[in-house]
Amino acid sequence: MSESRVLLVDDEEELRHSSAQALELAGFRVDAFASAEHALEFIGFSFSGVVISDIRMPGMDGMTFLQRIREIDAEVPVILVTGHGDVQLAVRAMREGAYDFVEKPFTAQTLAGTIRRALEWRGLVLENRRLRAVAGKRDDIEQRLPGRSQAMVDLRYKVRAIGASDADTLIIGETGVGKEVVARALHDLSSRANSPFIAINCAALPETLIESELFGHEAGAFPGALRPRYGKFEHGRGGTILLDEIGSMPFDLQAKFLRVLQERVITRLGSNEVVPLDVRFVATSKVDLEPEVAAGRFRADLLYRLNVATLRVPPLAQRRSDIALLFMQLVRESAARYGRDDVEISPALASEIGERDWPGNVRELRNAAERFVLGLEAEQDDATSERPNGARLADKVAAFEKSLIAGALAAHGGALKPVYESLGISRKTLYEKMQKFGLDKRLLAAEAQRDDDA
Ligand SMILES: Nc1ncnc2c1ncn2[C@@H]1O[C@H](COP(=O)(O)OP(=O)(O)OP(=O)(O)O)[C@@H](O)[C@H]1O
Repeated sequence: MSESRVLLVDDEEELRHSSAQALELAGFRVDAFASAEHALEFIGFSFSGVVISDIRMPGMDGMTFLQRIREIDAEVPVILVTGHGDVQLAVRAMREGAYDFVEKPFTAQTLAGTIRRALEWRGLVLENRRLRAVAGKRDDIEQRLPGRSQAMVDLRYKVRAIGASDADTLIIGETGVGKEVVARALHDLSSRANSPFIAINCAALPETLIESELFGHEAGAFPGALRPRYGKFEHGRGGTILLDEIGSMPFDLQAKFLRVLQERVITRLGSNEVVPLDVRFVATSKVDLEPEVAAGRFRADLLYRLNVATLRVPPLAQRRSDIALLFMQLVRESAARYGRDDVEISPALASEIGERDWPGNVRELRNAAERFVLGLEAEQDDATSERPNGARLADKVAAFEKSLIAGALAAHGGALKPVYESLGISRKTLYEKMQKFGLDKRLLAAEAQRDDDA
């Protein structure tokens, strides 16, 4: 049973048949079981489907079934079917790790939508596990640069192709997208993999020292140069030199660097000797360099020379579909680092993470993953709460939301349907909010009744 299947458990024969039929019509492959015990045999670590089970059943009930499944694999999506208005049980099910619940009577449409989301989530989980399994291979580019978006598929293809060549390469991408990760991958895929990889941050080198840092010097080349010294370029012999933030290289130095690129020789400061240099250069930039050329800050000839092989690393904003997967991977890495094996990511958190903006890209996402593993980031945290003033706004919005929902619940005597319909939210959202705000519909209805009586 490796395909995406719906495993349906219900002791009531008629309901089981009609649900199975409706779901098959909706395009799912359905296996229906009269008992949880029987269904359990089909659930394993690579089960790629979703489980739907009635909560109240003779023999093993839905809650126990849920627990058993979670003992086998805590990331199998389980959708529980609750009786009409059975809020407490539904809330408990969610708390104990159910993926979602549907309330009787439900339409096939509602159920199908929930199933589709659950299947997608399970797909992500299995994909993430598969990626981890391929880790350790030499060509682990999928692990280093994960993502199913077309942009990442293209990038990995180019990294492999350019990596195997010996071409100097320019990598463009916003801050924190993983330009250095790409540069290292290029190095590791090349015939230079066993030689040095030297990273030089052009923006961090003091202008007065930059030449001697890169090219080295002879004794007496300048005051204070007591001994001859190899520069970073020579340290990288046979390997790859990463020039981070090439756009920050002082203009005068750019001409000298162009000569190195073209002629593959260097001259140490204070020397006339020309030394051959066998290295591959990889440069990065956060911004396109054409405008820098137009502004007179970057040499056009250097750009043409560097532009031979260019890789663009897409920002997260252009590959939103990858964010949840990447976050899961980063959480796992971080959990392993901190020796935590109890960290779990809920589907709700994964989708919320995918919707947030990440201007700091993977670096920011990685920090969030660390905070999450260390318990510093609560699941329900509003994205805005990290910004100044945002927290107050979020609090106010939440308080307003709570009062609206409480008011509507009281007004409708505790009936939920008119509440979520009048508020224009889904039933599930209403339950989540009620749980979040600690709202009990019966208490609210009773309170309203008391007010009316008074
Ligand atoms: N695909 C990825 N998988 C895991 N971690 C990643 C990935 N891409 C980047 N990172 C991590 O994100 C952080 C930033 O990556 P990196 O330094 O390569 O970005 P950059 O584009 O060079 O950033 P900057 O322009 O600010 O120097 C690092 O901690 C890196 O390990």
